[in-house]
Amino acid sequence: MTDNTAAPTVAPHDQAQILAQAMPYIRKFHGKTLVIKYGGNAMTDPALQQAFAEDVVLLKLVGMNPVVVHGGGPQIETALKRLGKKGEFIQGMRVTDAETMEVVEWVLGGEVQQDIVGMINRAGGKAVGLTGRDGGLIRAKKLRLVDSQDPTKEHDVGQVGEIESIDPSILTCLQDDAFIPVVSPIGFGANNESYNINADVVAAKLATVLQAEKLLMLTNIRGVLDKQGELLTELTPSRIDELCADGTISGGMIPKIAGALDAAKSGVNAVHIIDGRVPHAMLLEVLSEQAFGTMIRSR
Ligand SMILES: Nc1ncnc2c1ncn2[C@@H]1O[C@H](COP(=O)(O)OP(=O)(O)O)[C@@H](O)[C@H]1O
Ligand SMILES: CC(=O)N[C@@H](CCC(=O)OP(=O)(O)O)C(=O)O
Repeated sequence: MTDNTAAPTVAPHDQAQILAQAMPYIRKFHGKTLVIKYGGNAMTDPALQQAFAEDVVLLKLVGMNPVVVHGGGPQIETALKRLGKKGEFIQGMRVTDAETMEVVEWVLGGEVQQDIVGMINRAGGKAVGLTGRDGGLIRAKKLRLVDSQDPTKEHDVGQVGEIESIDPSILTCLQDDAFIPVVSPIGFGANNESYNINADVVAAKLATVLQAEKLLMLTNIRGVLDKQGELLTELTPSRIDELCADGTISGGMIPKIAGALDAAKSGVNAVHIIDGRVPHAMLLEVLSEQAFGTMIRSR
């Protein structure tokens, strides 16, 4: 008969110490909300996906309230390609015509979300997938995207949404009943129209409204890098302004850093951009003193 029990990779004494070291963090964050942004680029490897799902379940089991907000940029891109379309981005926002909006809703609200829900459930959690429509969660309007260099100029990015308001009651109900909400970044407007919202923006706003203890943004890079490619472990608002102005921060990092900064300034205690390619990075970030990626400071 084969023994399915995985052999420990560390000595029992070291293992016991590691577990004991997690206790103060479990106590500190018990009952606290953690908003986790799971970026489309971080969810491409099945082994990493499984490690992510296990981390979410473990955090829930030790008494924290994880809320997952997922992206899916690369997955939308693949679906568009099949239709012969190529995505266009302005300042990190996908230009969203009516056909693209249909694809976004289909990919985010369908395939991507169901994969994450399935993984968490297989890992022993009770995940529930929601879009911003469910329970009236995310009310949005058309985004007016001001040019980053010339504030008198605006870009028309189609059905990209700006969040007007969030009604978190559906999330609190789910949390109270031990479910783990998995939110896709789609909002609804005054005439019931759909909006494509950048997932970083949604995660940051939810973290603020829920007054989360932490906002963790898992992406496909070590954190924010400087011009030389060195990791910046901490960023202040003035340094962020400089890095945006000189083009060091560009593309998808623009909405991420803007959302992270908004959340930090609005009372979310700890905001981190971390490398989702490192197995269990999230667990180490929450339950150990190891610092990962870039921490965003409010001042
Ligand atoms: N200064 C920077 N430091 C790190 N990444 C940056 C920077 N400027 C732009 N980026 C880009 O931002 C990307 C992360 O944003 P994005 O692709 O939207 O990820 P996600 O899907 O996780 O939201 C990185 O892979 C990198 O290409
Ligand atoms: C307006 C806008 O850009 N929306 C994003 C929504 C998905 C997302 O944010 O995915 P990632 O987190 O993987 O980048 C998009 O259409 O790609």
